[in-house]
Amino acid sequence: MQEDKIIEVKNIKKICREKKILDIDNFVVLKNKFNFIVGGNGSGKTSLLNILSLVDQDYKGQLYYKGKKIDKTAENLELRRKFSVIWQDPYLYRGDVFYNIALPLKLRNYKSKIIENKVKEISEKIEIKKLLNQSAFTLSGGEKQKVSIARALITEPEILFVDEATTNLDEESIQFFNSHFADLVTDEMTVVMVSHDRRQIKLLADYITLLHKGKVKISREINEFKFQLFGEGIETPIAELV
Ligand SMILES: Nc1ncnc2c1ncn2[C@@H]1O[C@H](COP(=O)(O)OP(=O)(O)OP(=O)(O)O)[C@@H](O)[C@H]1O
Repeated sequence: MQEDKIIEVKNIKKICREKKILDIDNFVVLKNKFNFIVGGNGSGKTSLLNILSLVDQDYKGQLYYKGKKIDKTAENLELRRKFSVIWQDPYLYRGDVFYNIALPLKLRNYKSKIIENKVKEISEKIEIKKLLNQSAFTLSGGEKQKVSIARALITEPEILFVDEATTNLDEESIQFFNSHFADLVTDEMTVVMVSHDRRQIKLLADYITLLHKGKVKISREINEFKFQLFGEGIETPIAELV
């Protein structure tokens, strides 16, 4: 399994205001899999995701991408462009929905015709085509999250990071996400997802890492987890922490 890892972290320590919020000896992200990071509130999930996605480069320890050590002092723009992040609270820019979805391709200097076709294609898949000319600031929470998902996917990222994307959504939007998300992700993509939603984990997860107080408690494939997570033994410590 180890040769399938796309990201590996070693001896990561993250300290904020004298409080150690991450202390991880080893953690891997498996290539072309749905990697879930689970754990209770404050266990360090978002902090770890920020490090993996290069949003946070201020930590002790080493991060490897395809076996190559990442230089924390560098901008790493080329690598960042292979990554996309979907946040819990979607951040949209002033302008219409088309502009918001197209932006990453404009920054990569794609030709307008290609941008137009790609925006059309992704907005059809995510069912937001009728919103393309609407101002992003007038959208509902669910619509905003759909736009941010479209914007994250339009670049066909090598790794897609998702931080509790459905936490603030209503039941209908959560169901849309859960039933469509796997189809939106291509076989070439690797997904790293922070989630509290057991349905999502059951539906999507290939590999799960459980964090507890900033440390990795367990890392396993979903099949080895299933009984504790979803079976009768729901009172087990693992189930309590998800
Ligand atoms: N900049 C910071 N300064 C001080 N403490 C911080 C900072 N960022 C995070 N923390 C603390 O680090 C711990 C881990 O936070 P993090 O957001 O990574 O947890 P989480 O598992 O994502 O939590 P949740 O499920 O509630 O979103 C928390 O106790 C949090 O208060």
